[in-house]
Amino acid sequence: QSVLQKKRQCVFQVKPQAYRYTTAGNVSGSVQTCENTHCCVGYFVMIEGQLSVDTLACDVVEKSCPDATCKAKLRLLHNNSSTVKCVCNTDFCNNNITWTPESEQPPRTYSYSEGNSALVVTVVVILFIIFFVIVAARWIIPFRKKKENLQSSCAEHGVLPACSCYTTKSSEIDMSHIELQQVLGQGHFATVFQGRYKGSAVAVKVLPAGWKHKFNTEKEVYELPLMKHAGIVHFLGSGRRPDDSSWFIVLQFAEYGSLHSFLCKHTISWMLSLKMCQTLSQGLSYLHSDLLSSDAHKPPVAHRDLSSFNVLVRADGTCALCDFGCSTILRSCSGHRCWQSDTTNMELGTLNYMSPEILEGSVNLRSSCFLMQGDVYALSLLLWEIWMRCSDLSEGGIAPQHLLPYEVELGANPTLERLILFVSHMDKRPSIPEYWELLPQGSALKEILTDCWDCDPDARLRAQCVVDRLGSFQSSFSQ
Ligand SMILES: Nc1ncnc2c1ncn2[C@@H]1O[C@H](COP(=O)(O)OP(=O)(O)OP(=O)(O)O)[C@@H](O)[C@H]1O
Repeated sequence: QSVLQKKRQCVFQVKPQAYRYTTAGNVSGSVQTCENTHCCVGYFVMIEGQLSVDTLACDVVEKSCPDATCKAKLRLLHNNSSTVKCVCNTDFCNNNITWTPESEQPPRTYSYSEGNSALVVTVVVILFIIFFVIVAARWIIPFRKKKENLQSSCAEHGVLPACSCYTTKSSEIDMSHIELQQVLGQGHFATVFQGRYKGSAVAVKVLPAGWKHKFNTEKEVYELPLMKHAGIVHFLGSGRRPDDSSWFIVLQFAEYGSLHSFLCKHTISWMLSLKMCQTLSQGLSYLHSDLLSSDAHKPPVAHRDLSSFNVLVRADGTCALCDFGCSTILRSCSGHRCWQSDTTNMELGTLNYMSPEILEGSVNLRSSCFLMQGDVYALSLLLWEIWMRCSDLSEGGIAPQHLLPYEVELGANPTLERLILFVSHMDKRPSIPEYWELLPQGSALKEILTDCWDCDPDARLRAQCVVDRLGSFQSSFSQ
């Protein structure tokens, strides 16, 4: 019993902003005595093949940590760097990690003092790069300005030269060319009608005259160059109704409507669930991507309101993202506009899908990384929703009725306070069926979910990494 009562001690080394870990136990120098857990955790970053310490601490809440030593796993992050994480259950075990970079290589052991020297080297390299950029900005950009007018307008806004100012031409549609039929959906801001345009079925999203900024935000995202992608609903054009001055956006019609209404009505097979999850993740990965072709630039976009109401399902079972009214265009040519005009959007988004750090308001919502990591958290809840309606993943082949994430635990409309307590302070997530342990794909599905809804935003997968993992399921677990 005395062993059980003894509190775990872990090596403590965190960055100032990693406030979450400072609250995990009493700190004395480089030792932390854990309050709520018997697990030590270590995060390391991989820079040019070398591991460097990011965080060493007690874990924030009690989780599973069956290993006595810190056996690390590699995860890819948003900025194409990688992080290595390990958890373990003996005193100071996060001091030394065991990590096998590639399966054929013998395990290597790093001590955190080794990591410190790598950190010093990294800091020196970064300082050198900053120095070089300052010199370049002073001497090279003014010289280029005289020669290239187009690029100079980007440089004036402090945007990297890779940014292009080209946008696609606005596609104005005359309302008299559209035949409106029945109402498809009613969101917080808009009424969406089914209609006909040029002989095809379309969806027409109508926003009242007063919602011009919402209309503009959404239209700007749809009109970005290179935005045509199967994972994003196809935009046909927009306009203003002459009679009541309301704004409208014309979109490809998605036969099954929102993912939410689809999952309420249908259970699905494993292969269909995989198709839906893959197309959904591909759409998000594309939205987050920064693409540059010879004459066009698509900057990354954070959706910021991903939910099963804002994903559409087509007749062939593919998913497409819609509703970009809360989105943020990151690093565009007119980048200052994207960041500053956006404060009205800060409080929006469907509560159930908000990541712990966004619920708590503890992150800078102007940081592109945090916004995309918030999207990945919401993606994990969507994958969970889809898999919960998959009969092949349900005991006895009978999937439970469709519920929103946290609906079982907190009811249909949880308050912000209850969500913060449950998701952030208690670090709880939607429950994963025990039955999955008996399925060949069960542990891989669980791993994707836990890697995307990690309480540490930096530890979450990139959307492209989710696409890659799901792609590998196609061959490994096809039925
Ligand atoms: N292209 C489409 N095809 C079929 N149904 C659609 C389409 N676009 C929207 N809908 C339906 O209309 C609903 C509302 O659309 P949307 O989310 O764009 O409106 P909103 O007012 O911005 O909603 P929110 O309350 O999420 O902000 C969707 O959940 C869906 O049911």
